[in-house]
Amino acid sequence: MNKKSLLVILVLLSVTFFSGCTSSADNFSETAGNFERIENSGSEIRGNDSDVLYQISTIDALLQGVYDGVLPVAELETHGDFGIGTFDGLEGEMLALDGNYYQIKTDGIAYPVSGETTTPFATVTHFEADENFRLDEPANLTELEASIDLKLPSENLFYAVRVDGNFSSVKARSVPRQEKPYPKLADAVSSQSIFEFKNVSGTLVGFRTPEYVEGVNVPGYHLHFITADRSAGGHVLDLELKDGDVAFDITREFLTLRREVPFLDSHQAGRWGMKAVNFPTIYFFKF
Ligand SMILES: CC(=O)[C@@H](C)O
Repeated sequence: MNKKSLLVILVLLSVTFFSGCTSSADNFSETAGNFERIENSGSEIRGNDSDVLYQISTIDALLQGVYDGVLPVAELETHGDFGIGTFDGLEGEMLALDGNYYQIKTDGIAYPVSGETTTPFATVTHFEADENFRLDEPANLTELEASIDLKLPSENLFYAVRVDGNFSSVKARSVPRQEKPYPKLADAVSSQSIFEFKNVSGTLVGFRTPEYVEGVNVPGYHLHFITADRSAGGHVLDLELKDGDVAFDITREFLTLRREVPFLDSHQAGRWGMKAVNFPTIYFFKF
């Protein structure tokens, strides 16, 4: 075979090889399905805004005692009519339902929240039920969560969960405002107030987040409660459901809003070696 025909064959082989690579690369983007890594989500949100779970800060920051409010409720409520969290200084439990935001303080009373009140940690969304179902059998908290799990399409998604029901009992808590230097959450709850609601109707509001977000949010269920007359409630510790209506909203996009979260004051920052940090706008992949 002469050199010229060998060169022609090599060129043909290389063209075939590289075109094969290109098509496989194209295939990858196609086969990746909905996996779409967003380099920089910025402020615009792709897709349906109501399917986004917005979060301020992280649960680990809260556990470490990062309680200074960084976002006013007036801005937070533009991102959701449903959700949970807390307020500046860890003062009380936040519950947002049907567009109304409440602060449940250590007296157990659900107070309306003014827009300039700030939050150090909150998770909200515009709730649109993707599935509704009825529970007519009594269930404790573990059994209720297991019943909901059975209905979920995947353990890897984020869900907003709402349960309107009648309860034999609900055990809930609220934590008082903390003073600087802030204690860790595990220590702060030693001053919590616990409420025992008996034979009460009301609504559970919260989220189920995947195991893999441990540190960012609470893996599994995190629920708050408010009575049907919207007068009282708290962070759910335990419950006995008589019967109720469950709804969950699959939030296919998860976004932590960029905020400089001042990690404590210089004294505590020095003690724990933490500095003011920017939480990135983490835009998890779309499902
Ligand atoms: C954010 C929460 O639910 C804690 C403070 O009870």
